[in-house]
Amino acid sequence: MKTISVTCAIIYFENKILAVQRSETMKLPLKWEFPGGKIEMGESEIDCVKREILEELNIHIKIKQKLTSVNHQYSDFRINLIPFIAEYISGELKLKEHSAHVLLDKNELYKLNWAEADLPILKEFTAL
Ligand SMILES: Nc1nc2c([nH]c(=O)n2[C@H]2C[C@H](O)[C@@H](COP(=O)(O)OP(=O)(O)OP(=O)(O)O)O2)c(=O)[nH]1
Repeated sequence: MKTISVTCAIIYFENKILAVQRSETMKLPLKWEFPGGKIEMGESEIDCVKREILEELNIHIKIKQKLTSVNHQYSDFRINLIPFIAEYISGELKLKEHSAHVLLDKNELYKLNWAEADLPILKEFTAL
């Protein structure tokens, strides 16, 4: 089965963390995730995550730290999800694809209905 490589960013806005909700028409509808997307041919992981955040949210970020990648099997595809901790730099946040966003304290993140592949990332992140 096909494996897709996807980067995502855990973005700090001061002390809060951004989570975004997938829309009804996307794959994994209405699940919460860290924004990001698929790596393009020849693109580095960091270029990918910065590009996706600019495309999806209209903001610039600074990458601080890489966390452990997750391999997860969904029913119809396999994902290699590559997480980064980042910090908001500039731009006005505008949701281009997602249906909602929240800014939460780190210890509130677990309350959302996350995409399954994100659960090990949340576990690692909240233990930091
Ligand atoms: N960006 C992001 N994607 C995630 C996370 N967790 C998770 O399982 N995914 C999945 C959802 C998508 O299937 C895939 C990301 O691909 P994408 O958002 O660029 O594109 P997509 O597959 O939704 O594209 P489309 O075919 O629906 O247009 O990774 C996450 O935390 N962030």
